Amino acid sequence: MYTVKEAFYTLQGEGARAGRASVFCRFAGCNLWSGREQDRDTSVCRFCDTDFVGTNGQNGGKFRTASELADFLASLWPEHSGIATPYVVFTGGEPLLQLDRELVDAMHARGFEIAVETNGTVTPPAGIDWLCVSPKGASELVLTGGDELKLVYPQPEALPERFVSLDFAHFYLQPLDTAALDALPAPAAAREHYREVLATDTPMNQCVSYCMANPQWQLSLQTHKISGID
Ligand SMILES: C[S@@+](CC[C@H](N)C(=O)[O-])C[C@H]1O[C@@H](n2cnc3c(N)ncnc32)[C@H](O)[C@@H]1O
Ligand SMILES: Nc1nc2[nH]cc(C(=O)O)c2c(=O)[nH]1
Ligand code: SF4
Ligand SMILES: [Mg+2]
Repeated sequence: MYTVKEAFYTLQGEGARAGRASVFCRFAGCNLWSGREQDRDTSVCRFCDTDFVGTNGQNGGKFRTASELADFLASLWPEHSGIATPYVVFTGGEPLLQLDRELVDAMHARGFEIAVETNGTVTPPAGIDWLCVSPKGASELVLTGGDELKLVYPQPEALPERFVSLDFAHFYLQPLDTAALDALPAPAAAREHYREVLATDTPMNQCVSYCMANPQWQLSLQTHKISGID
């Protein structure tokens, strides 16, 4: 059984594959935050920009089998798409709490390349084609290699230096979007948590400065927010 918050066709907004047409499958649930606002303050991951609770999003629901979910996701890819390889991005919530070998095989059998957006704390099944790891706060990474490491910046307990020697092909800094934190009512300890690292400059300016001073890192913008596509 797979619990899906939402599934939709869009463009990948972030990282090295930004701009690529993609079917997004957002699984419900995460191991670093319950998704309840009253738990933000005490969670390992406090800045999440996503509602991943329940199944009430677009095309959300419970899917009994891998082939049932794979059939549905494949149906979201446009029919006359020429030679482009179909692409699915599993995200969440934390997708590796649910993505298993059966679903990987079922998507491959339908001709899809498979990408995953993960917080890096859960071991993935074999066969993933593009692995994006985005470390969170003080959490311990079990995934120390992959295609891209995409660090939300700045985070007080997750400095870039901690990750720069890991086995990734690309290293990205993505500006911390504080909208979810800004919306919290006072006193908002979750917002207070970032006070010091946000005191000097905006996340965008801090990312730009860091990438210019440390050219191993590149800037990742959340282009779906800029375009308003989703
Ligand atoms: C919602 S998460 C879901 C996947 C997985 N749980 C993870 O954290 O990577 C998807 C992507 O959004 C990023 N993200 C979440 N909240 C953000 C924020 N407030 N600002 C910038 N990026 C954010 C995450 O770091 C991750 O790369
Ligand atoms: N367009 C778009 N691109 C994305 N890349 C990563 C996302 C995510 O929430 O995992 C995301 C998302 O939510 N929308
Ligand atoms: S780990 Fe990912 S899904 Fe979970 S709370 Fe953090 S950003 Fe959101
Ligand atoms: Mg998102």
